[in-house]
Amino acid sequence: MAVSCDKKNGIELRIHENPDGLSTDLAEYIAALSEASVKERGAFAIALSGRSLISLMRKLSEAPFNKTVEWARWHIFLADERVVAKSHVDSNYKLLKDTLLAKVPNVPSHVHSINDMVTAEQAAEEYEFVIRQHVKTRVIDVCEINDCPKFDLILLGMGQDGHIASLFPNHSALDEKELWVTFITDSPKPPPERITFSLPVINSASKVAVVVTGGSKAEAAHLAIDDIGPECPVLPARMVRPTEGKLVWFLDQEAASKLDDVKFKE
Ligand SMILES: O=C(O)[C@H](O)[C@@H](O)[C@H](O)[C@H](O)COP(=O)(O)O
Repeated sequence: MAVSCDKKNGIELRIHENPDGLSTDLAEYIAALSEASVKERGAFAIALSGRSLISLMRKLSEAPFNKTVEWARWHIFLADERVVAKSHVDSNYKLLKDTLLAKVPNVPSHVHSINDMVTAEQAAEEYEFVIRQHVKTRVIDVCEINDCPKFDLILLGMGQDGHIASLFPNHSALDEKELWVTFITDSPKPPPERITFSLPVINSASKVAVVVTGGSKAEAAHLAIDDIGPECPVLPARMVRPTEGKLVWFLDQEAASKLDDVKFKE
């Protein structure tokens, strides 16, 4: 159970004593969203970012979730991916497969990795085409305001610099408004070549959850969540403000340690 549940600027904060407690709450949250989406639409369209977020999802491979979640109804996409071989240690797809997908009865054809045999630009184009196909069949819902794909849930991590997915501070990819999937070749965080959802797609999701642990992220979390005033640097994580959807932050106490007026239950 979260040590603090708060609402700030329309953002739900679920703060936990440690990553393990956060991981349990995250699994429960995702399982509940999956159940609601499957009941309502017959499918659960989820997109997730990489690295520590994926290991924090590990509880989904354990009881009861490994048996209670309707894995066959999941359609799994990557909100960003490194343009490396799918077998490469840097691949988010490989990390997701090893950490979770190999342990649950998902449908392999419902898991969408990138074409790792082409350039970053081509991989982004092809990925967007696959998403368009799934919007056509309404496996992925559509946002009526801007015709963007409306994922049931997008899960993001955040870097110490406040980047989310592969959208980095002051990078031109942040300004992409037309493409659903864009690419970068100069990522400040290695490896350099990546594809990434654009901000309009992220902000069109029904639910967005940002999952952050560790004191090194505390300052960025504060700048992304709190009311700082006009002089506040606009970090990519601060630009995640779903148009109609709900925004939830999962944090451990270390990552939440610089948030204004957050009360921790004793
Ligand atoms: O492919 C990537 O690198 C990720 O998608 C990236 O956006 C990640 O989520 C953050 O850098 C946080 O990574 P950690 O949670 O591992 O610090």
